[in-house]
Amino acid sequence: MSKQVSSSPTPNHLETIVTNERELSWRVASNLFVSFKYAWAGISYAFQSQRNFRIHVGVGILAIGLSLFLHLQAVEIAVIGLTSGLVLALELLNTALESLVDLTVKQTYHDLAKIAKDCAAGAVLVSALVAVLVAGILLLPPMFTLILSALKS
Ligand SMILES: Nc1ncnc2c1ncn2[C@@H]1O[C@H](COP(=O)(O)OP(=O)(O)OP(=O)(O)O)[C@@H](O)[C@H]1O
Repeated sequence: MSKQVSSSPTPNHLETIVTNERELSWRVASNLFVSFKYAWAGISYAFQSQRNFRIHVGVGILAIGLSLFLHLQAVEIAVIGLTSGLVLALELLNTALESLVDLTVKQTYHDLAKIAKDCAAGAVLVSALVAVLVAGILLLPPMFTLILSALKS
């Protein structure tokens, strides 16, 4: 069975795509403020519709709150913030990809749709496990010290 292969775009063709690409968009943000508004709408949608996103937000706030309470060094708080932020960003991308897959295949089963969704979910899981590991390494020792000193006094 022969595969259909599309030819490589010529420089002229590329130029046409670059020039006209945005014409395919239903709407283009007119300025930075409007861009932020749409970005916030995406975050708000993910928060309302994705239970995992709400859990990650809660755990992230808890981890940063604990690191402030335990007086961790600035760089340690930054690392916890970065790993928590990465989980949230990947969860947003996972939500975007889920929507795109659903838009493309609707309610039909497709092996490639499964691969796309499973890999996106896997990316979130990997980042969440790393975030938990990092938070554990940085938060548990000072927490134990605090608990031990409270028990002694
Ligand atoms: N159209 C499809 N074709 C094949 N498999 C699908 C399709 N839609 C969903 N699946 C399978 O069902 C699983 C769950 O789908 P869903 O849309 O809830 O994604 P999800 O990543 O688990 O969602 P969430 O991140 O919200 O938990 C996917 O990981 C995939 O294995």
